[in-house]
Amino acid sequence: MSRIAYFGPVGTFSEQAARMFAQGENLVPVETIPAALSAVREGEAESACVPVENSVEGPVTATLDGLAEGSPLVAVAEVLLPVHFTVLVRPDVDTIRTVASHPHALAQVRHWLERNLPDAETVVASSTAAAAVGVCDGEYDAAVTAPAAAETYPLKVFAEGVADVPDARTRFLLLSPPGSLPEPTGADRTSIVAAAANRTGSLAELLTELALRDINLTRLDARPVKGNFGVYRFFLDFEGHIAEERVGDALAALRRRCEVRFLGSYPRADGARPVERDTAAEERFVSAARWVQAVRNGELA
Ligand SMILES: O=C(O)C(=O)C[C@]1(C(=O)O)C=C[C@@H](O)C=C1
Repeated sequence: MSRIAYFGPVGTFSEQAARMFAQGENLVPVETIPAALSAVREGEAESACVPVENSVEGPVTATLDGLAEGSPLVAVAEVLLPVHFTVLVRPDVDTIRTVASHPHALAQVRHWLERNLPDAETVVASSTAAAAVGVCDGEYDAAVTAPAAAETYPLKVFAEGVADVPDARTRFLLLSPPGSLPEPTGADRTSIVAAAANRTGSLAELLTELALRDINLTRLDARPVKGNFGVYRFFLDFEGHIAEERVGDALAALRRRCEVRFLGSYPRADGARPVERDTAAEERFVSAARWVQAVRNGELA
């Protein structure tokens, strides 16, 4: 039976996302995001479910860095999860001295902690559920977790629905080795990483290639190329699917300018369709390409 490796242990938001992706696969928890990606690269799982961005804290850098290097993986699906937290404590605790969680989770409850547990020290754990395991083991007094962790670990709920920013969301990807792409749906997203040259205007040129084709950017993140201070890779998400003429045309233009790694074309979780200007409509790209071909064939002028 095929397997989805997810950023665990049991009780993370990533597990919840993996359940939404699963169609009968076994869900396999692994300790870190790089380990989830390695599980797929080494054939221990067919796909990996990891967080990629959060509406409050931004990119999940371990995922971005893990996708930029190593054998290629592509996103085949995404889900968006609403994120609010449950604070779990050991049943016997009287004073909460330490609160642990994933750095992204701690950042999303900073104000709540200042107001409700001002004297507690915050401690970084590898994930929200790893923090709950640490509370069970007596390492910390409290953990900021996904609501699902309350059903998994023998801990007491100290607070629920904790979130500094209402309506926070995290986007998760299902990643597989390159293979057949998901069919275009009309509401898709394409992800790439581009190594723009370190010279005047090179990023602007890449973005212009998208703008000229009326392709709306949905995310732009820069990550340093390790060991090469001042050199960056740019992670771009934009509307559309590589199967579309205008998106393929834009990707070819980007590829002419710099090294590009394709990270997938997959249906958007929110189902949002791009707003197309008439001159950039898919059908115009297709008919213009046909016209060039006809001119080349000597059939038209
Ligand atoms: O999946 C989990 O529970 C995590 O620990 C990761 C993570 C993240 O990286 O953003 C997932 C969702 C929440 O935004 C907080 C933490």
